[in-house]
Amino acid sequence: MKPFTPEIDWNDTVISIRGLYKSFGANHVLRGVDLDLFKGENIVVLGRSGTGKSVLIKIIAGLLKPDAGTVNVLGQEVPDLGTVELRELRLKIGFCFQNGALYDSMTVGENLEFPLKRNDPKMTADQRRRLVDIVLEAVGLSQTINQMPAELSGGQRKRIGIARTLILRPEIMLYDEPTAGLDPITCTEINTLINEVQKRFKTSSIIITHDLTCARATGDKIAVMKEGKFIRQGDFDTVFSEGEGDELIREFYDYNFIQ
Ligand SMILES: Nc1ncnc2c1ncn2[C@@H]1O[C@H](COP(=O)(O)OP(=O)(O)OP(=O)(O)O)[C@@H](O)[C@H]1O
Repeated sequence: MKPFTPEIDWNDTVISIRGLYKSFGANHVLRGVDLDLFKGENIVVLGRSGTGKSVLIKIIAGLLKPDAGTVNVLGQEVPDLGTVELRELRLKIGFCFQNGALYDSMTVGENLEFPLKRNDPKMTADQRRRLVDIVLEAVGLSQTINQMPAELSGGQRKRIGIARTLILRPEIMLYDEPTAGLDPITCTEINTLINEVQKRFKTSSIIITHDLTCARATGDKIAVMKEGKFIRQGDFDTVFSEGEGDELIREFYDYNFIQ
């Protein structure tokens, strides 16, 4: 299990969700979600395909409106925000997509500079280069600055994807299946990197995964979603301890290892 993370501020919630409901017609996807993400904390969200994890993330980012409930992110009630406020809020949220979302026609360095050019056109080339150097060093890939994404391994692409998200210094990181499709050693490296990012950049994170090894290594808290709500939240051992494992948790555990 992940060791206790002293950096977590248990008095400061960066995301606080209460009584969240979302349906699409007769498809009742979220049915009473409650969640607190504390400053500096990593929460892992586990759940079968189609349980509503992506819908939850989209509501947090203001891309979907909930039917009922409150969604407070960094002190703001997301469903009430206008377009400009939402844009500002999204700059504080870093999305790490499964494929790294790199542009194949740009070098690693250009990929990393891209969000800086878009968000701060006044930044000088020197300033951009300094920030590129910092995030590349943070993910351990300084030597790849002039390489093309096609020349990178899957694990390296993930790292560069994380670096590209970090370069805007988000307060919240959202990782979508960070270890999907990677070999076990590379998975371990990515898990370590997620924890390093948490400490070094003082980020709070939501990590969506089906990978229980990733969940155990990176999650200060595990939240298991089933049928539109969290059926259990706690540290890994508490959630999966045999004695306390109820039928729903065992089902999920089996699902993970049988898939
Ligand atoms: N914009 C939408 N319109 C209609 N239905 C939607 C929409 N977005 C999601 N859904 C439905 O909501 C349900 C939950 O989808 P979601 O993508 O959140 O699942 P998930 O838990 O992220 O799954 P996976 O692990 O496969 O990514 C699915 O039944 C999906 O079809």
